[in-house]
Amino acid sequence: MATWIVNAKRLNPETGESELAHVRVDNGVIAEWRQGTLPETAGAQVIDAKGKLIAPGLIDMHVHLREPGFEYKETIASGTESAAKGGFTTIAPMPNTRPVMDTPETIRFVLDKAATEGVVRVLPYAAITKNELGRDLTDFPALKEAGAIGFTDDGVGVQNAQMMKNAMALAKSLDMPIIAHCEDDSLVEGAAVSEGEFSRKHGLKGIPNESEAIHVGRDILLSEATGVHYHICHVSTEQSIRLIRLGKSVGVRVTAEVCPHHLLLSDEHIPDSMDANWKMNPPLRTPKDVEACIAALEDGTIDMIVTDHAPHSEEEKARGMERAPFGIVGFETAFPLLYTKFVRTGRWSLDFLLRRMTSDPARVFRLPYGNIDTGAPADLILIDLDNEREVDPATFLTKGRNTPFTGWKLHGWPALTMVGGKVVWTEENGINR
Ligand SMILES: NC(=O)N[C@@H](CC(=O)O)C(=O)O
Ligand SMILES: [Zn+2]
Ligand SMILES: [Zn+2]
Repeated sequence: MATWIVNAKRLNPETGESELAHVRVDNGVIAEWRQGTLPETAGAQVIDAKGKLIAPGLIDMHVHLREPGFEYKETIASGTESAAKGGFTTIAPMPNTRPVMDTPETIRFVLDKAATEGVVRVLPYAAITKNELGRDLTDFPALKEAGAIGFTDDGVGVQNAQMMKNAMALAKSLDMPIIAHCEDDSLVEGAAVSEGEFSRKHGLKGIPNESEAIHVGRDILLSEATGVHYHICHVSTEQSIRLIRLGKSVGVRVTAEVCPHHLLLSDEHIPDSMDANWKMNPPLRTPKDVEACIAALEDGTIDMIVTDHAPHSEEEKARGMERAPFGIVGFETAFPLLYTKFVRTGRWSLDFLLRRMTSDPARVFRLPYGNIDTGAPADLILIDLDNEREVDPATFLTKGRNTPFTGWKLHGWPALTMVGGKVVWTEENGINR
């Protein structure tokens, strides 16, 4: 059966204004757009989108679904439900599961689970090295064949430059990207927060900015040498950005992502209680780094926004700043946070924010999603731009409650999520399998 979504507000990127529009979805694709008077809808399912913005489903190229192995933190079912509620229709999970997604069997396991229990599209990455230990490369051709979309050891950096160079050369020969968590272990030594005023005040060891930027610089050179598409995870420092800008300016195939928390929070925001919901990797840096990240996203040095959704249990996060694991959840707050803090304040256009969460990741990773033009897969969302609501972790669909944004009053909450023509979540009725 076809579906008509009527009376939606569709953004005209040229004028920045939204126009009343109706769209017919048929066979999982966008079949037709209409403006003006209501179309004939007999025989179709009708969704009245009155007052809501219609936009492409959001794409998140960096997430943690925790399955297999850490089902107490998240499952493919709970993680994709959380994604749907946040307006994400395509997500790319990282391989730091247990076992690590380093064999074709684990990639197939994730894809099968996602097909049977997931509610959004799941495009898994495979590990660069076996068990993410940095010692032996995984079987890249077999992992590609099984359905992996790229290679990464996210959670840790690849410490050995020759290992990374070999991985890049192999990935290049398969036309696959390398996605890198940039962190030099020799400069970090078990620290939990960024090196700076906050770490000194609390007598904590600090993570210096160079620990990230050294890998960024090294890998840009290795990408230049091998020709591989090299994508940098969760950029957080001014120094990294300087190097990415330089790499792009000389034609290296380097792309990058940034998380909402690195655009909104610095170490100055961390409460003195040292609540571990403020602990993530990379850590919150200085206000100067935050401003550099924003400017880099604006000028295209950073290509896209990702959440790095990283759920952990309440028990784990209660261990305190030094002992708790790194990571915060992201799906259900990302869009409202950025819409409220950057679009409603007038710094960004709505079109710009949407592009960095839809068509830009689609372009960089060559995905057929991220737009709602006629003929495109019907991955779309309706967003309520007008009603303010408070962030309340008790309402999350993720198993994680680990967010520093509790109590923030935000606008821009998703109201409906459709994947491939199927409504998978609505504000009113929740998840629809
Ligand atoms: N970002 C985090 O703080 N944590 C991630 C790992 C990672 O993304 O490096 C996790 O797996 O929990
Ligand atoms: Zn990482
Ligand atoms: Zn991550």
